[in-house]
Amino acid sequence: MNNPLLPVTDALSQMLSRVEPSSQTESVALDKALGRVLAGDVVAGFSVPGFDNSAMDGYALRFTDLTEGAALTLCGEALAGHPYSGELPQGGCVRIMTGAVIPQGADTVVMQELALVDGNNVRFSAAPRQGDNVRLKGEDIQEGSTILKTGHRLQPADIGLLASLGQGQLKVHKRLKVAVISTGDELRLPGQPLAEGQLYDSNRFLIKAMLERFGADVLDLGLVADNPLQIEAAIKRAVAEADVLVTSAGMSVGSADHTRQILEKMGEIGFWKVAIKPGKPFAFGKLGDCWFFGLPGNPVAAAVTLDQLVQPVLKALTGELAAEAHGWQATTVDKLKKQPGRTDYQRGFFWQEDGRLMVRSTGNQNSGVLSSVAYANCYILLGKDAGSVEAGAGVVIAPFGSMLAS
Ligand SMILES: Nc1nc2c(c(=O)[nH]1)N[C@H]1C(S)=C(S)[C@@H](COP(=O)(O)OP(=O)(O)OC[C@H]3O[C@@H](n4cnc5c(N)ncnc54)[C@H](O)[C@@H]3O)O[C@H]1N2
Ligand code: MOO
Repeated sequence: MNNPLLPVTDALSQMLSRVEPSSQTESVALDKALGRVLAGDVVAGFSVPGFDNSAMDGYALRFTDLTEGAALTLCGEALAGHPYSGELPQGGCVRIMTGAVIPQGADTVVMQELALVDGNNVRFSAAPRQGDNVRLKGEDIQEGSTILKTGHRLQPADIGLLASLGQGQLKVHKRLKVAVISTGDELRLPGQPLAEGQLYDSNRFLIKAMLERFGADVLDLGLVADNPLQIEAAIKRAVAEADVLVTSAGMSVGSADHTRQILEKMGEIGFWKVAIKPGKPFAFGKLGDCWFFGLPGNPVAAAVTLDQLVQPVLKALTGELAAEAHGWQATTVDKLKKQPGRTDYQRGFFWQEDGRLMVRSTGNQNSGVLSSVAYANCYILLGKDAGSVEAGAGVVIAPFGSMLAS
């Protein structure tokens, strides 16, 4: 009897229970930190803004000095970077620019469009409310607060936030070095002519692109001929130089590929049948200190398993906090064919219409049809035991993450 298929959640928990975040960290300059994973909490050493300042070009004044019809006396000016020194005298006001420190004693700024200036006398055409146009110290960040947590992957706004706190260097986890190998006698490199029965090695380019999006350092070990000595040499190089090795093809039962036997000889690898479509044959294990992921050869199966099974483990290895999985309810406009038995990660395109999410299939869902991924912006998730879904039915979709979409 066939072994039952391993549920996706079990495959993930088995892998995640074995890996630990790498303890290797490094210090990087802020402008090189985009996409890196923090290796420590960032605590604000001071408040931002660091002082009460004006949100407008105008006049800073003491609210209680305003009496209807009476003018205030212009006493000086405050520019960004050039504060007004001393305390605002009773009945006075200070010409102030956006970003300048609010003079001592002032509590309100009136924008210049509302000011009627006659020499040193300043009146206003409308009464302000106390505190208008004053940006308070610490309204963005409070001194001592944890602004970003360890395990956070830095996004552009984080880089700006860290700059506003004067953080020039950051402690981050080292990038993972991930080796990629393709094998298969039928494969050729893009740019070369094809003979009958041959095709281009698209998986390696796809896998490298996805790993680059992940933020790994990719070690491309190329297209290796289906020859045991050459495959073994390539795997040995990966083990010596990389933290992780990703291969594609040679994972299913009838494979004429040598990769599987060599891997079994060199390390401790589990060859699994995961209840995922596409991507059933999948291998995971360790070769020395190098983690190994064997993706199926069919291009869509390679992409989906890299995204859904490998990416969470790569995140755990880099110390990145796991993102919460989110599924959205949508209505399918197409009938979706499915056999019970595996969780389907069908490829679809979703959009919003009259306040509802709609999704359509991107066509042929065979695991060799890579255009179904290229034209998609989401997965349509169909549960393990579900059968086909009729057009008009509700389904769960998961928008592509950064490995597959912008
Ligand atoms: N008797 C069975 N046959 C198959 C099973 C099964 O359970 N029993 N599973 C099927 C499933 S599901 C998948 S997925 C594939 C996986 O096969 P392999 O991982 O062994 O890969 P190959 O057979 O070597 O290749 C499959 C397919 O992918 C193409 N390929 C391989 N490498 C590349 C590359 N670098 N770039 C582009 N395309 C590539 C290859 O030419 C084949 O067409 O097995 C099913 N069979
Ligand atoms: O696991 Mo597959 O279904 O041919 O990709």
